[in-house]
Amino acid sequence: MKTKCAAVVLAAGQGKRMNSSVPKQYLCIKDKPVLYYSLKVFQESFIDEIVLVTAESDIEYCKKEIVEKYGFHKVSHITAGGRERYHSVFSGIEAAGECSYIFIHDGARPFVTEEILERAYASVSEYDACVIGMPSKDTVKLADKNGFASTTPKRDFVWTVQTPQVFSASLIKEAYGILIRDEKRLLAEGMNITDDAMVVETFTDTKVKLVKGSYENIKITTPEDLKIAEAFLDKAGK
Ligand SMILES: Nc1ccn([C@@H]2O[C@H](COP(=O)(O)OP(=O)(O)OP(=O)(O)O)[C@@H](O)[C@H]2O)c(=O)n1
Ligand SMILES: C[C@](O)(CO)[C@H](O)COP(=O)(O)O
Repeated sequence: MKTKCAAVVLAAGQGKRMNSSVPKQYLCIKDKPVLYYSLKVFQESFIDEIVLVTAESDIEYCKKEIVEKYGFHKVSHITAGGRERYHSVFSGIEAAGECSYIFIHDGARPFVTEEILERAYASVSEYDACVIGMPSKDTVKLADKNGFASTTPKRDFVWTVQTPQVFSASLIKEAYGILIRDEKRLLAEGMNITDDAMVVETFTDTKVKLVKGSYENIKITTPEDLKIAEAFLDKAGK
């Protein structure tokens, strides 16, 4: 028996790198929006409640054309996101009801699976904080400010991270509380917040466990990702 879990599914981005007038989470792969695939996995899983975060102007559209149309009845709130991803996360975790764990997921990652959610649950139950990712297939170089390779981290220790990123509810609320309170100063100091794990790494003593996801759990970011996504659906016979 699992303890209560909420998911915050992020769909408030503008998708600038996709170069499309329609935000990428609403573009179709085959005949369904990217966001449909992401929400479906959470809807059909052990997750109890889903908070969907969208642009304020898209709330009505999401309610009618995604949540009601596809029967995603676990969506308890559709809440407005903010300028940056981390603002949207903060809005989502504030809206989530009483729960033990919060799964934060990019709505633009349609190939998350129930197995990934199960692995994340097992890990967060043990460590309080985990992030889905995969060992890097490429050698990674850290660049200096002039564009020269400065260091080559040992590849065995390099992971690229995905979502969901999963935390005990009290931990993630504490970490995001500090981030939002000190945001101005942190930005002035040059902090660039690109995922949730780094918020926990920076503001708490809890170590974030890395958990294997899948190389198919891609984020739809640029136009070629839509072609790759179609190929994944073809392969799965969907
Ligand atoms: N202010 C923001 C920015 C991003 N996201 C969400 O966070 C996920 C990952 O972000 P990313 O791929 O960077 O999405 P965009 O910000 O939409 O893309 P871009 O950076 O190309 O503009 C997406 O599901 C996106 O909708 C969000 O909810 N609120
Ligand atoms: C959270 C994330 O999906 C992990 O890879 C990623 O960091 C989101 O960042 P983006 O650069 O805004 O896509």
